Amino acid sequence: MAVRLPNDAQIADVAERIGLSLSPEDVSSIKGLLGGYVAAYNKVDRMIDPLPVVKYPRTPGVQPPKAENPLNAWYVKSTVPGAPEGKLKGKTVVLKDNVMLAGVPMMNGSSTLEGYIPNVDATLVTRLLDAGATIVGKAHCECFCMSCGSHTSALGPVCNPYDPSRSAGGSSSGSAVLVSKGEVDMAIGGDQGGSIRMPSAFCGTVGMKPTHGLVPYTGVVPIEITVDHAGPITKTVADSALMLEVLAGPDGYDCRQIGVKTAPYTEALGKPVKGMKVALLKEGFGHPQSEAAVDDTVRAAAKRLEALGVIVEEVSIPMHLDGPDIWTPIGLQGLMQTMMLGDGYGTSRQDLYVTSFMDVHRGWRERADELSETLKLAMIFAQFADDEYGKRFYGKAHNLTYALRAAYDAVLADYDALLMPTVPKVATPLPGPDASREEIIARGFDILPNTAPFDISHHPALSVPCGMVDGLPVGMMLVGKLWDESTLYTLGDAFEKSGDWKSF
Ligand SMILES: NC(=O)c1ccccc1
Repeated sequence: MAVRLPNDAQIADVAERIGLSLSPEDVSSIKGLLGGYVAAYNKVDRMIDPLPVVKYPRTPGVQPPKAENPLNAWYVKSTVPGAPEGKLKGKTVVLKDNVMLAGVPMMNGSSTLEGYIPNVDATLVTRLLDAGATIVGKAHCECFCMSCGSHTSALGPVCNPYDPSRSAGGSSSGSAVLVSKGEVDMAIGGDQGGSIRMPSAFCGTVGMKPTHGLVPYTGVVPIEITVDHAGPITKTVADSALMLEVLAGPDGYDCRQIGVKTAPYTEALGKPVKGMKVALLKEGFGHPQSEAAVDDTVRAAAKRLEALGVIVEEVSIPMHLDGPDIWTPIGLQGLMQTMMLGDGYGTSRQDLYVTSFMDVHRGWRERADELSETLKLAMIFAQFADDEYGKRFYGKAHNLTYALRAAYDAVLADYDALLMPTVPKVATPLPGPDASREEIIARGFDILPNTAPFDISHHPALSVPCGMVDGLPVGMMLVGKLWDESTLYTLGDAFEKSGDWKSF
C-alpha cells in the first residue's frame, strides 16, 4: 500500500477540515515539506508486519446448510485440532464471531465485513488450542455486538433453544445456543454491556464475565477498550472454571491487562460454602421492566443458598441504578471513536493492531445504511454528543466509574458476593421481519440494568441458571471482588450441585 504525496487540492481540503487557512503559496511550501513523512510511511510499508504465528492447521470455514443450523446459531464450521494433550483435551469449542481465527471468515454480525478472513489467531484461540481443545467454528453474534437480543445479525435472527420464536439473548447469541443445545462443549463470548451473561440467562448456560483484563482481548474486535471483556459460556460451572484457567493471564499485547491476578480456578470447585456471605442486592430487583416471576425465582435461589449454609442478607447500593446511565456515554462515544471511526482500534495505546481487519472495516463508511438499527442509533447520538459537547461526558462518566466501583467494593468488603437476577425477564419474542424500529431498539437495550454496571466497574460476574418460568430459563448473577473469580465459582458450583435447576 504505497503512500503518495498529497496534491495541492488534497492539502487544501485537509487544511480546511482542521480549521487552517492556507494561501496557495502555503499549500505549495507545505507540499515541499511533506516528503520526509511520505518516505517514513513508505519505509514502514515495506517492513514485515510482525504478527504472532498461527500454530495449528485448520480447515477453511464453511457455512452449514439450513437443515444443520435450525436455530441459525452457526456462522461457519471449521475444524482446528489443538495440542494432543492438555486441560481441554477432548473438548469442542465454538468462538463468538468477533474472535479472529486465521483463515476462517469473520463478519461480526455485519454485512459490511462479510468476506473478511483474518490472518491472525486471537490470543485466546492459541491458549485454547495449546490446552488441547478442538475449535469447531464460529457462532453468529449481533451486528458489531451491539444488542441485548438476538435479532440484529445481518444473516438473520438466532433462535432460543427453549422456544425458537423467542430471543436467545445477545450479543453472544449463537455461542449460548450451541452450548445450550449440546452441539459444542464450550464457547467463547464477549461482554461490554452483558453480552456473555444475557444470552446465558436466556439459554440456560453458565456465563462468566471475568474481571476486566483477566482474559486477553487481543485479536477480538473491540467496542471500547475499558468495557471489552471475553470469557467462557459453558454448560456447567466446573467447565467455566476449567476454561478460565486456560484463558486467564497477560499476553504482552493487551493494555487492558493491568495488575492481573490469576488463580487455579478449578481448585475453587467442590468447596464447602457454609458461613460464606452473599448480599442480595435490593436495587437488582424490581426494575420497571422486571418480571415478578424472575425476581421470585432468584429470591428462591437465594433460599437454596441459605439451605447450603450461606448467610444471605439484603443490602442496598443506590448507585447501582446509576450504572446503566454512566455506562451510556462510555459505550456510545467509545464505540464511535474506537470501533467505528477508529477502524476497530483507535489510537493512543499499545495493542496488536490487526491491520488486515482495519483495511476492510474502514469500508463501513460507504455502507453505513447496512448497519443494524441498534448500532445506528448509538452512532447518531455519539456523533451528536461529540459535535455538540466534545468528550466531556465520556470523561465524566469514566470519573464516575471510580465512585461506582467503590460503592460495590464497600459492600464486597463484608460479603463474598452480590446476588441479583442476571436479566429482569425471561426470553422475549423475537421481533419479526416487519418489526418497527421502536420494537427493534426496545429488544436491543431492555435487559441490561444489572449487567452493564459491572462492565464499567470491572468486577467479575457469573450468571448461573437457577430455575424456569413458563418453560424458559432464569439466570442468577453472582458478582465478586476484583480478581476473585474463585469465590464465584465456589458459590456457583455449590448451587449447581444442589439440584437440577430445570426443576426449581
Ligand atoms: N456487547 C455488549 O455487551 C452490549 C450489550 C448490550 C448493548 C450493547 C452492547
